[in-house]
Amino acid sequence: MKKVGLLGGTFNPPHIGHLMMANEVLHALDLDEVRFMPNAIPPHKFAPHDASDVERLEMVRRAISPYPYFSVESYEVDKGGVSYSYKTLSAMCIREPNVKFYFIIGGDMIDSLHTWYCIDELVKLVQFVGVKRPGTEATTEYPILMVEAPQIDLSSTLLRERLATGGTVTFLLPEAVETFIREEGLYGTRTVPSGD
Ligand SMILES: Nc1ncnc2c1ncn2[C@@H]1O[C@H](COP(=O)(O)OP(=O)(O)OP(=O)(O)O)[C@@H](O)[C@H]1O
Ligand SMILES: O=C(O)c1ccc[n+]([C@@H]2O[C@H](COP(=O)([O-])O)[C@@H](O)[C@H]2O)c1
Repeated sequence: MKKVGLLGGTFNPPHIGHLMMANEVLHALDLDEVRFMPNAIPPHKFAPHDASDVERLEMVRRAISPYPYFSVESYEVDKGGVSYSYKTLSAMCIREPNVKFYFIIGGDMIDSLHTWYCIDELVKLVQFVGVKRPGTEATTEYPILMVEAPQIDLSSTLLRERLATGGTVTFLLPEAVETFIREEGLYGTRTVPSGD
C-alpha cells in the first residue's frame, strides 16, 4: 500500500507552519508523499472571503513547488460546498483503493475532533496523525498517532493581520506566496492612494 499524508486546511494563506508539519510527518512515518488539500467551505470556522478558492490553490501550489514529495489535492475545491472530511475521504478511498491515508492535523483540530461530522466512521477510513501546536491541549479520545516535531506559534490569522497592517512576514510566509499576495493585493496589501 502507498502511504499518503493529507494535510487539509483553509490555507488562507499557507505558511511555514504547514510546510514544517507536513515535512516532519513525512519523515517520521516514512510516507511516500504529502498532499495539501485546500477546503471549499470549512465546516467549523468562519473563513473571511479575502482570498478566493483559486487564489488559495495557487498559493498552496507556490508554497510547495520546490518540494517534489508535496503535491496539491484539489478534490474539495473542485467539488465545492462544505468540505466534510468524512465525505471527502469516503470518495478518495474508493478512487484510490491501494492507498493508506494519513490525515495530518494540528493541536487545535485534535482538541475538536469529537465534533467532526461522522467522526466514528472517519477514524475507520484514515489514520489520524497529530502535531502539537502552541496554546492547545492536543488531546482526544479518538485513535491518533502523535508525531513529535518542533512547534511554531504561527497562524494564517496572524499573517493576515500582519499583511493588512504592513507588518513583517519574512521567514513566516514562503517568499513565492508573499510575492503572489502582494502582486494580487490580497489581505489589504494593495495600498489605495489617499488622494491628498
Ligand atoms: N503552527 C501550526 N502548528 C501546528 N499545526 C498547525 C499550525 N498551523 C496550522 N496548523 C494545522 O494545519 C491545518 C490547516 O490549518 P489552517 O489552514 O486552518 O491554518 P491556520 O493557521 O490554523 O488558519 P487560521 O489562523 O486562519 O485559523 C490544521 O490542522 C491546523 O491545526
Ligand atoms: O469534517 C469535519 O467535520 C471537519 C471539521 C473541522 C475541520 N475539518 C477539516 O480539517 C482540516 C483543517 O481544518 P481548518 O478549519 O483548520 O482549515 C480541513 O481539511 C477541514 O476540512 C473537518
